[in-house]
Amino acid sequence: MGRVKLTIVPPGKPLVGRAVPPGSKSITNRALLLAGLARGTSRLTGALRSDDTRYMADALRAMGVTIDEPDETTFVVTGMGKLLPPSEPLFLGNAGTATRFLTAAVASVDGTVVVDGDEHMRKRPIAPLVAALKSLGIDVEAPTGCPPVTVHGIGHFASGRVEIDAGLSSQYVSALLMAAPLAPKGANAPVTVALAGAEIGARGYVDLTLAAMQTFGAKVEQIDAASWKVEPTGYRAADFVIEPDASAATYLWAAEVLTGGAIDLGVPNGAFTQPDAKAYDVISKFPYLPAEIDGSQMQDAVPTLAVLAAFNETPVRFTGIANLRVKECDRVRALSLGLNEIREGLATEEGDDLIVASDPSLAGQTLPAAINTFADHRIAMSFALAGLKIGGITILDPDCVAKTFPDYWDVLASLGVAYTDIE
Ligand SMILES: O=C(O)C1=C[C@@H](OP(=O)(O)O)[C@@H](O)[C@H](O)C1
Ligand SMILES: C=C(OP(=O)(O)O)C(=O)O
Repeated sequence: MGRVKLTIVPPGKPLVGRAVPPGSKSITNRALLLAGLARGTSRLTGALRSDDTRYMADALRAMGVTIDEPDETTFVVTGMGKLLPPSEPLFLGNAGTATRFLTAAVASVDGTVVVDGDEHMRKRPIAPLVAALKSLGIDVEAPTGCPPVTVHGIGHFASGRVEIDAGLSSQYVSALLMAAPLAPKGANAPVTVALAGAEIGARGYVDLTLAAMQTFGAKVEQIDAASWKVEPTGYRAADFVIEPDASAATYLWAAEVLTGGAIDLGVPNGAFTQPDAKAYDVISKFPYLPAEIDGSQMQDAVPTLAVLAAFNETPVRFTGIANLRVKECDRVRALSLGLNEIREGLATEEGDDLIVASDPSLAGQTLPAAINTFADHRIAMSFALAGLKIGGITILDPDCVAKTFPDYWDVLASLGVAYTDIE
């Protein structure tokens, strides 16, 4: 069981030191899946070990993949070139990547697979992905439009053209792309994956998917901005070095500018290939963040930017963030509730936009506020930033950070942050 709460003691000085973010969640879960689908042994280094990657690894183990963890950041994955039917439903917690990616991939299992998650995941939509799989002739159902999903696989993925509406989640596109090489070699091959609408969340996640697929031997051709052709090659084992997590890096970048510190992340800002690395340029403008920030291409960085905006010189409107309402929690709501808990009127929701009023005089005040994190790691990690400048900020359910950054509180402590009221 995790702790109930902790209160952050503002350090009252710049945060200075070295703090390397953990491995990328997005890349680790892609690499685990593709290595698990390949025949042979793959070595994944620099990987993230957290709740989300454990759910993915355990699900693959339940389908016959051997995964060793020789040290804190390495997975050694030995696959047989196919997944076997698991004896029980796959339980994937609230890991969106694991849930969406496996829903498509298990269509290649010869047998029935149930993909399920916790009470939060059971509210996160998966109907567009299920509809796309059905359109390929795959026998799949998700009666509530959310997990659990039951997939009756026939031993391989299906060939043909599939359209996907990715307005709610780019993970649906990634899921179809990664399953596509598992189609049978034959008449209808290759698989074409096409976007149904122009709308898609952060495109950069599809680029991460394509890069990982290529590392594991897939052949993908981009036909145009909205469609891809994937050859039925299957996957081959590969060694893969995983870069640090850019979303995790945003908390450290923000902590640096908020406290006027100097934090060495051990990786140059330009070295990230993940979408959230775009947040660096925005964060470095603090306390003169722009009046409008389009969060659509760096969605997981929005909580970080929204809390930072509270200390900005001028108000900030966040646009392009509608799908934050279907993440681990409704993040637009959680951010506005948390900011208003600190100071009434600090945030307003306008449709799906979030407007942060901004009040540089917050810094140095004591404003006791208990932040409901809704079990969402990013709400916990971003509101911790407010606690670097305001006394009395209490984070409820702080150990929900284990989803992607289990050492978060220790990393802040190593930079000089202290906590009280820990229960
Ligand atoms: O593909 C990925 O690795 C991810 C895609 C994004 O989700 P959506 O595609 O659901 O917006 C992001 O929020 C999530 O943390 C990771
Ligand atoms: C949205 C997130 O995760 P996921 O969709 O992978 O559960 C996140 O990590 O912010």
